[in-house]
Amino acid sequence: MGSKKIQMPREVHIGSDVINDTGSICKDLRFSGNVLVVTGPNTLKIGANKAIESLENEDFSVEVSKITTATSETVEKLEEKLNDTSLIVGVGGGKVIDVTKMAASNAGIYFVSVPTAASHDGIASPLASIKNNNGSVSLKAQAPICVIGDTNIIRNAPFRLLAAGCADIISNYTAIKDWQLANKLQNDFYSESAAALSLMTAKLIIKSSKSIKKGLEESARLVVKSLFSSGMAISIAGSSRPASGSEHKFSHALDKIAKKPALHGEQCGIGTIMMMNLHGGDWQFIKNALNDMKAPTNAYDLGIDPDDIVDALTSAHTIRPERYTILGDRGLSRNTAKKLAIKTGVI
Ligand SMILES: NC(=O)C1=CN([C@@H]2O[C@H](COP(=O)(O)OP(=O)(O)OC[C@H]3O[C@@H](n4cnc5c(N)ncnc54)[C@H](OP(=O)(O)O)[C@@H]3O)[C@@H](O)[C@H]2O)C=CC1
Ligand SMILES: O=C(CO)COP(=O)(O)O
Ligand SMILES: [Zn+2]
Repeated sequence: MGSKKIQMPREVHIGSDVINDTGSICKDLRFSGNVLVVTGPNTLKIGANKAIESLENEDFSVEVSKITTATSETVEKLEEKLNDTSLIVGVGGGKVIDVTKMAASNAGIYFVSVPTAASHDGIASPLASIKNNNGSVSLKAQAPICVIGDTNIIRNAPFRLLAAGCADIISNYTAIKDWQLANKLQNDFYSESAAALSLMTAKLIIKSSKSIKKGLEESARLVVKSLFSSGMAISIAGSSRPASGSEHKFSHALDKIAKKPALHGEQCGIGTIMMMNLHGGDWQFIKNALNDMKAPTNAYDLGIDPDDIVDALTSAHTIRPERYTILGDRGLSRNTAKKLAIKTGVI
């Protein structure tokens, strides 16, 4: 049997106002010199400015880059900005963290992940989701050297982002079913430990759903820890399979089709309801859990045209065709897709 590499962050700092320690944390990790801070238009004001101040207080020379998309072009542009850079710090949502992760990995530089919202489980994983003409690809990158999760920023983020993070974790239920199917039918690699961790995380978040509330530090902390543990399942597998199956293909298809896509986790949650039905599982349980977390459960909550939902269902199998799921190689017919969306109350 060949050897296997599992990448995990070296340090994880979770706490209120911990972003103000970014400079000293990076110094303690033995970094110095030029740092590139990658952020978004909103997250610059909400988080990055604090990280920049803290880095400058510790004598780092800081350059800032604002991004709005997670495409291969954005990654290339970031790489062009690297100039004797010793470290990249990504402060923001999933897009910011993915492009930071990818650019750092391509350039062979360490990066620090500073999530400003608990909206996705890529905060600590070594995989990056990058958009291209065919939709989205999951690329091998590197895990962050350090994660700094400021629970004060995260608890004050719009609640919708936190609920989306919970929904991204709930999607592990169908991702695991798809992975088991691919293992059974296609002999795809399957890791029992990664699958167990992924499922346990989804079960725990559902068990805690009633205690996840707007503005609470404990809620922010709980969801960040769960996203972290889902990310660890991805690390163990060396692929996003334990957290991304047919429901994620549906979300990636919707990103291509919808005029104004909703949040990643929100779309994945709704995909999970429908894919659980296809698997013959308890889709009502998934729907109730999403409801309890105040995550959307239908097209109207998402603000997405019902026709786009049906289109995304029929084209989802074309996203990452090498990743076998319940959608099979031919996908769903329009008629079946529409019936599925109606039956589960999504449209
Ligand atoms: N690599 C992996 O394993 C994974 C990757 N992903 C990827 O992550 C992305 C989804 O991440 P997500 O965070 O949902 O989406 P975005 O990164 O698009 O962030 C959504 C919005 O939230 C804003 N925001 C972030 N934090 C705050 C805050 N504290 N207060 C106010 N607004 C805030 C962002 O601002 P701003 O405009 O400043 O960016 C942005 O406008 C997708 O591209 C998905 O594919 C998802 C799961 C796993
Ligand atoms: O979103 C993910 C897990 O939640 C993983 O991303 P991909 O669907 O791009 O592999
Ligand atoms: Zn996801």
